[in-house]
Amino acid sequence: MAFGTDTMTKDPILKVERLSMRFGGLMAINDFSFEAERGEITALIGPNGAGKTTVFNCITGFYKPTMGMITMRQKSGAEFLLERLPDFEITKKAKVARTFQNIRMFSGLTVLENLLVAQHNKLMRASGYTILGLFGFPAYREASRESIELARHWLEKASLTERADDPAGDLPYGAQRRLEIARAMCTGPELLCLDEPAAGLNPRESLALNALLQEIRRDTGTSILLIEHDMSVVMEISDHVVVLEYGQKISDGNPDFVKNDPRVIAAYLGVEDEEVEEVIGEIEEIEGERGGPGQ
Ligand SMILES: Nc1ncnc2c1ncn2[C@@H]1O[C@H](COP(=O)(O)OP(=O)(O)OP(=O)(O)O)[C@@H](O)[C@H]1O
Repeated sequence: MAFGTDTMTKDPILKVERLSMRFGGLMAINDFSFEAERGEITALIGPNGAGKTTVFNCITGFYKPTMGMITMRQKSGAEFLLERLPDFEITKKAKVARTFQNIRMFSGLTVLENLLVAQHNKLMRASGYTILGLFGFPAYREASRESIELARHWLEKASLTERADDPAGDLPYGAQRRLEIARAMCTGPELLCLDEPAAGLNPRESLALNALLQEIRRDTGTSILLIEHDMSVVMEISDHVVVLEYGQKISDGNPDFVKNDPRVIAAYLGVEDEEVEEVIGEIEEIEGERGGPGQ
């Protein structure tokens, strides 16, 4: 199978190798490999039930894969085998943060409080894990000042400053999605995993999301891995797209390559396996008439 990625000069932050995940008799992921490049936005796409969330759940420790290796390499060079770490260490040590398909946050807490709670680990460490530490340690005062600064920074980036004191549950849907991302950024991730961040957004909210993700990549260098159904988001902001179908990789390359890949078109049209060759032939014929792919 020809894939559209260049294998030269790579600095992957995440390497997924020969990943398989079985649920009883169902092989949800079957021998799946891909890499996410440091500083890039990588999208994982595929039809419903292709296995995208299962891959995310393996990366973020919700599932232990049946087979395979998931290596996260930080900027410092430190490497973590994620399939061997409990989920809280994947966040804390490996610095992988995630959001969920169904928004999860403390809806009774204010927007600002949600961002402070996200920094709980840092604050607890600075307290020395004692009540005295909360009041006495200069380190705690310093950490809490830093936490407020960081929360303020992400409130602003996510255009939520004016809603800082409102209960998170009162925010419109698009703002809740941005809050989830801001909260994940407050944990200082090197890899940010977003599960369908554009789900349920209107076109204006979708544009605001694109801008926020591009800003995160540009200003922080954080690598982003996202699952997304909204192709306008995927094609607009991704550097690299990986396509799954029935738990297997069918395409891998830049957005232009993937969008013109006949196997991807066939998968999205819901064409049966035996018809793929026929569809590929038809697409090649059309491309030939137009003078090349994507013309
Ligand atoms: N915990 C589980 N137990 C049993 N089967 C599961 C479990 N999680 C996922 N599956 C199955 O694995 C397959 C892949 O599901 P998954 O949710 O990963 O797909 P997806 O590509 O994320 O789909 P969607 O786009 O609809 O969210 C599906 O057939 C699903 O029913």
